[in-house]
Amino acid sequence: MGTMPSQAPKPENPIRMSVEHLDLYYGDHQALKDVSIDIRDREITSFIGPSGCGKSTLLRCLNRMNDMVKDCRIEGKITLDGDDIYQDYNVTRLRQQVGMVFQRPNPFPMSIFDNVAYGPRGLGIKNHAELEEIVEESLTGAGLWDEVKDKLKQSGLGLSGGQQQRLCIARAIAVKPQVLLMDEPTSALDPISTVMVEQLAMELKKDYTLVVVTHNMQQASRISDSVAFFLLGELVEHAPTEELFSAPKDSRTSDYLTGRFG
Ligand SMILES: Nc1ncnc2c1ncn2[C@@H]1O[C@H](COP(=O)(O)OP(=O)(O)OP(=O)(O)O)[C@@H](O)[C@H]1O
Repeated sequence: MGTMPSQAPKPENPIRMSVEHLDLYYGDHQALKDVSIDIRDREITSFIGPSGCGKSTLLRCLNRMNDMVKDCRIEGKITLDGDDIYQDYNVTRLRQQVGMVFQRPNPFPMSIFDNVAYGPRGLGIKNHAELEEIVEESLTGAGLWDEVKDKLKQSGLGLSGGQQQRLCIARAIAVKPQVLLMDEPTSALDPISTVMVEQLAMELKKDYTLVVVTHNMQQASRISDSVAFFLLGELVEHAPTEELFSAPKDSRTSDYLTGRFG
């Protein structure tokens, strides 16, 4: 009997970002310990683990958001498409390539249109027709176009929480990033908006690489291709989602998943 093609292992997507032996200190406190992880193209990688284990810290390293934190020191290497983002890398370009969506929706106090056009304008796009096209494309990509197309001049702050979060996603994709970082993107949303953002994340991974920090195990198992479990600044285990949840290799992972701590 021949091997069933469906049993062949899925070919791995190429590596988009790679973290190599990363140590991070806030003053004397070491928040990340020798973390190495590959982030694969057009996949959703989720970071899980108890509060304070360093998930958000690592996420912020991926677009150098920790540069602004006083007394934060980093050793090790992070690459984007093979280039070290901490060596001779233009930070503005990095933030365009690696976008961020925060826990609380944070639209700018300006119109829906201007929120989405903000990034492209910053990149020098002035032509109104071109901006209109980008705004429509980004709002469509964020699953928000139909809801806002007749009120683009109204303030982004007038939208519901779930709509605001999708507006922030539209703003992030308007500059055509390669990677989207999401820090607990649904923790401030109601269940229906949560489902919408989860579905959107799964749509977005066709075009983008996503890294999502979540406290919600069900969410991690619903949307992720792979899951990384952190504990006390260490990456304990990173595996394909089904494998990590059904057959974790490390007893600390199974203890966490079965609620024995955290
Ligand atoms: N700006 C900062 N200055 C000093 N210490 C910090 C800073 N940010 C985080 N830390 C510390 O680093 C450790 C990791 O924090 P981090 O926020 O990355 O964890 P987390 O896993 O994302 O937690 P949570 O799930 O609660 O958001 C914690 O001990 C935290 O107190």
